Amino acid sequence: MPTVLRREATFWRSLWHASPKLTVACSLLVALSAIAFLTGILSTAQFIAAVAHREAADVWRWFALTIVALILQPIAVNALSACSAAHQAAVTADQHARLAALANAPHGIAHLEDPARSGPLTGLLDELRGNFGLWSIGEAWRSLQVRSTGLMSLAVLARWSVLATAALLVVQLVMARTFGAYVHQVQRDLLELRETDGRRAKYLAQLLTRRPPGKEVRLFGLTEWCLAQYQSAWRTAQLGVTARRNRALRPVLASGLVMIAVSVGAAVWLIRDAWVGAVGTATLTATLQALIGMRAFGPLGDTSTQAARSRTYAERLAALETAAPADHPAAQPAAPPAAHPVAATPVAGRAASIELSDISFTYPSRNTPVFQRLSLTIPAGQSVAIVGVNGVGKSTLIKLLAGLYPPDSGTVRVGGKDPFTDDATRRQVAVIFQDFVRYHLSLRDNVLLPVDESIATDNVAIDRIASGALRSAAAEDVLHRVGDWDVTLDPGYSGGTDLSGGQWQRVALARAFAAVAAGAGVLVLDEPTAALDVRVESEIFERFLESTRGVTSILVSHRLSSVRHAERIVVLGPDGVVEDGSHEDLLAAGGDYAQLFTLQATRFQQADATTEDAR
Ligand SMILES: Nc1ncnc2c1ncn2[C@@H]1O[C@H](COP(=O)(O)OP(=O)(O)OP(=O)(O)O)[C@@H](O)[C@H]1O
Repeated sequence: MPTVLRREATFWRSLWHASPKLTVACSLLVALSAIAFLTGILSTAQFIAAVAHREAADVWRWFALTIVALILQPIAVNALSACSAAHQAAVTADQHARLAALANAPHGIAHLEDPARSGPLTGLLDELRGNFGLWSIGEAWRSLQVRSTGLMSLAVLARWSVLATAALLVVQLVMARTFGAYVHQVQRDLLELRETDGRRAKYLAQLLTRRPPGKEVRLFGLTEWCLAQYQSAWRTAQLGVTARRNRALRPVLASGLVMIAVSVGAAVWLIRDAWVGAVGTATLTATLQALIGMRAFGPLGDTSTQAARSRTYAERLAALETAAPADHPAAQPAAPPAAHPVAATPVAGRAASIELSDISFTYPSRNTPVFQRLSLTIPAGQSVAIVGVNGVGKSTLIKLLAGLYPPDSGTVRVGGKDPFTDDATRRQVAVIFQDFVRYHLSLRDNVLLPVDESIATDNVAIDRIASGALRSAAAEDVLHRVGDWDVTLDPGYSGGTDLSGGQWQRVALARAFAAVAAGAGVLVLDEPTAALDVRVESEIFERFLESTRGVTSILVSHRLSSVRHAERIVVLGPDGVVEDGSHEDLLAAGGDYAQLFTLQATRFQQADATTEDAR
């Protein structure tokens, strides 16, 4: 199938997919507008002819029909604009859902590290969030409506001269084709810009305008640097764009000139026919109107641009879906949206066992494996700490057991099931990573996001979970400081506020504890106390056993004073597990752990002694 037709088919499929009813309704309104337009041309012509020939009965008949057509056409056009606005909303929602399905693969996050996928996804999402998501479908319908009046004009012209009509049709089609190719080129450039160099430029612009990076940019005096980088990225992004556009514009100009010449020729020919009496008044009037109506095939300014844009977008989105792996949700029939992450009924004591057998893993962007044939078994309910030097793979291990990446080989099992392929199993693992998310939502949402809505509607249960979670995270004072559960944790919002680093960390911890209270069977805390002072840290660990009773807990930390609370300590080295046992066992063994622990303890003792001396 030729590319243009394939693009059209994809576009119409996407409209239908969003709302069959609105697609039919808009099509009927386009047809109604076209019929009203045709009726208007023909009845006006007959009306003028009747007036010229003084045929009183016909004058009134054609006059009435002309009035009906004149009223009907704007009604159809306005109804189409209302209907297409509803269709626009449906298509935008549908495209958002399709993009979300592409981005939110249930099977991990590896695809988001694949530039071939993350670039187009970012570009399309940007496009959808811009004016495109507000206007393009409405404009596509508007363009179709205008073109349909062009078709009616063609039909009227054909009654006068098939030859002139064929000539006009050919030049109009050539014009539409060349203009379409030009707009398509512009749109493709725009989309590609959003996906590649333009994306980098946008990031640099955001460094200047967003609050969190804004702090460093100002403190390090990076404004000039960011601007220069932004300009250079933008210039790189624009390379070739102008040349490509100029190339695509030349045929448009040439076909435009030919079209003007053919139209003028047809008009002269028509007048000659009228002069020699070959056509009557009615035909002359109708044909002249039709000749003017042929401009409907020409460029329609922003309407044409948006119409072409909607096709480019639909084509790109469909191509991404086609390229999605077979087990990806975008390649599957749409499933009902998942509810909140954890189970409907809060259940304590769902501890799940963990088994990593012979796993090897390499990040998609790297060649060197992080793990080779690593095995580790954690019985249900055990409390384990994982330690090891920077970059040895502690967080990676957590990502594997949380099902965010599949291992290259070997198996990961949580409660006997694979968290990478089994959604329910993945939701059993409550993880707070070092780079936890600071949701710019209310304190309540920040804590209760992992809790199922069926619990969230029960106020008693929700209060119990929220307060318990804050207590476990030693974060009661955060609520006190913020003043209300519903305050937005972003000072950019009215009544909003910000938290300190340690307060944010405790809110994130409370979120993990809330997930456990709501039924998660595994709790994983990756450097949970890095931002906390010693007093709060010890408070959390005093409550830790109580908070994690009935779940399997994994703690990743460099602070060995925290780690010693765990029943079992696993030391990771470059070749896998190098030590495994209780704090006392490992101290007695005198290996890496014992050395590190002694070093940290000595530092603390020295620091204490210095403080004493200073007093
Ligand atoms: N998304 C990624 N893509 C490529 N490499 C990565 C990615 N994330 C981490 N790495 C690399 O994988 C290795 C293990 O990283 P990981 O974050 O698991 O280490 P870690 O033991 O948790 O370190 P730390 O103690 O510093 O937190 C490191 O060499 C790191 O640079």
